[in-house]
Amino acid sequence: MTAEIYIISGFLGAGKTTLIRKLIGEAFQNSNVALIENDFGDISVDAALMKDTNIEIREMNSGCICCSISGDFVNSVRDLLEKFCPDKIIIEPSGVGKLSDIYKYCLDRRIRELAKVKAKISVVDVRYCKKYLDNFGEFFQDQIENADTVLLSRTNEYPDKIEGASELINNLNTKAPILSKAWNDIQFDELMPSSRRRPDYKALGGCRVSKHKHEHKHSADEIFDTITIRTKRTFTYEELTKFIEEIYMRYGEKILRIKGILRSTDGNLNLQYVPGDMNITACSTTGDMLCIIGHGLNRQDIISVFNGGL
Ligand SMILES: Nc1nc2c(ncn2[C@@H]2O[C@H](COP(=O)(O)OP(=O)(O)OP(=O)(O)O)[C@@H](O)[C@H]2O)c(=O)[nH]1
Repeated sequence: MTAEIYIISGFLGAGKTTLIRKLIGEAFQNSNVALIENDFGDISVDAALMKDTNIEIREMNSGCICCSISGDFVNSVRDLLEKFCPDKIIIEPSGVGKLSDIYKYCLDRRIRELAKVKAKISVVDVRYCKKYLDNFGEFFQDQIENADTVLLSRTNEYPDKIEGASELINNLNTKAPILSKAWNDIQFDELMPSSRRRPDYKALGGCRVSKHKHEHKHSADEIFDTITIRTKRTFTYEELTKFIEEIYMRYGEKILRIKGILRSTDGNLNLQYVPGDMNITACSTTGDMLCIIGHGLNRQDIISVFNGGL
């Protein structure tokens, strides 16, 4: 049986993992699901956090699928298909991955023999659509142009941003439905490509190939910095908050994403930061990892704030 591949794309912190959890817990509840996590950095915080779902997970770190590890990616998917025989494979590319590239690798014969891309979904945070398009267009634009469906996040909190974001997205992709309603109200079928709305879709065997450039102008690691910290120290909530506040003071919105699992005296803490939002919650996964992604970051400075400032 041919396995279905679902690519869940979107910029850093847009809500990809949140959507994947929803799919695993709801629509895919009775399926044999495997997940490929590709974090941009040396560690996969997402893969560690997703272990509580008990599905088969493969991590692909140290770069993004589309830049440095494409061969590994094809081998890894093939291996997963042969050994685990999943009904569904969910791929979460790094937030700075290009959807067109990941899709292209999924068309490799070794994958195509056993699996077919069913949907390419891009999640877009309504708050930052314009900003990320202006500043990181090469990556962000590709994720929108190549999506079958665009799912907006944070629409409940920022309803006034929906119209502007939808207009920008529609300028880039006139075919993908743009979903802006609360995620709890979205039916699985709405996320799937609609052949009726895509005349070119069927003609290409169910998959729309982007006609534009596949060559890289820039690789993600030329544009984005990633800093990985491993530590077995224990922290308090206040210490982690202080760290975030301090590096925000120094780097502002040059910090695009922080995520990690760290030990505290009461258990483990899951730290999630996207510009404008910080969440520190208790979690069951034991961790000792923190990943900071941005641009124009000074690695030594950030590490010294982390070590010295706490
Ligand atoms: N309030 C709110 N928070 C959200 C929403 N979507 C995601 N989040 C939170 O934003 C943070 C990042 O969400 P993720 O789902 O991890 O985002 P991601 O796209 O997987 O992030 P990366 O893998 O780092 O690129 C988490 O703390 C989520 O709980 C939303 O619609 N509303």
